[in-house]
Amino acid sequence: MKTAEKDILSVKDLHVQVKTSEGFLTLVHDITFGIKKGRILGLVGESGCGKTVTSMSILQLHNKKNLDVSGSITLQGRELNGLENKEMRKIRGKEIAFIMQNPMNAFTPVFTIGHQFVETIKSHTSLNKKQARELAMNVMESVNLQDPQKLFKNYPFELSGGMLQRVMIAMAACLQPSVIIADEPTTALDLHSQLLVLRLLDKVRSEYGTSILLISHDLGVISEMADDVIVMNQGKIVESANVFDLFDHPSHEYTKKLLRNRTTLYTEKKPYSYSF
Ligand SMILES: Nc1ncnc2c1ncn2[C@@H]1O[C@H](COP(=O)(O)OP(=O)(O)OP(=O)(O)O)[C@@H](O)[C@H]1O
Repeated sequence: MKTAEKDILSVKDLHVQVKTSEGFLTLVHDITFGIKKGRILGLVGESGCGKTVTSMSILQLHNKKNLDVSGSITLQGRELNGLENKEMRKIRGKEIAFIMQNPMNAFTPVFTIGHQFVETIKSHTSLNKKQARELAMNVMESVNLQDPQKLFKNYPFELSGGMLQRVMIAMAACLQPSVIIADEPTTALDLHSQLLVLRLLDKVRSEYGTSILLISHDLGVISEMADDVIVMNQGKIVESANVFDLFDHPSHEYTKKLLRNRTTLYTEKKPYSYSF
């Protein structure tokens, strides 16, 4: 008998509250979802619905002074909620990578891309400098980043936002994380760079079997990339479905409204397709 495949990342009954002078205010509640190996789960919803609060809670990067996170967040069966900072630091980057909206924030301006690749790899593995450099080159080649030798010598300010985002994803891929959380990874980019970044994320997923939580307010990105989708509104999941069902037969009124209001995805002739 075939056993059901387990979720790599599982979130159960996630509840996040902020302390205010008048008591606790709930930011997200009853969030439950799972991602299987090599799948992309799209998390979609309008600004302020709780997407970033959810991802920061998974990464345990929420402000612990004023936010209370309850519920269970497991990565390959290991509970992350409440784990000590020291332990979480080992997991972030190595086992869960985080790709943010503005890649410039992820780089130190005074060091070359090569230096930052090598240091990131060395800090999470026992590889020496030469081996780390070799790994970085191999990964950059395998994900089709052109001219890695030249990229290695560049400083972050010498690269476009789109190229930096692709370098960031390649750097994350070097450590073969089981999960990548990509929070609006293409929002700040022009259309051409968006396509290259999305193609790269897809390549990393297929090459390494990485599971991806893709957070976006852009339904075009979600429809092209995700296998499954959860829709959030006012801190709650209102709909959760396979991507085809969600787009063809949305069941919740809020999802229908989002689909009706999407503006950026359609050319005059036909829906925009990213065609990988
Ligand atoms: N540390 C905090 N203290 C108080 N309120 C917060 C805190 N962090 C987030 N919020 C509130 O929680 C709600 C959800 O915010 P969140 O940043 O998760 O939304 P989002 O869906 O990611 O929006 P966007 O797409 O604009 O980034 C918002 O109303 C926000 O103001």
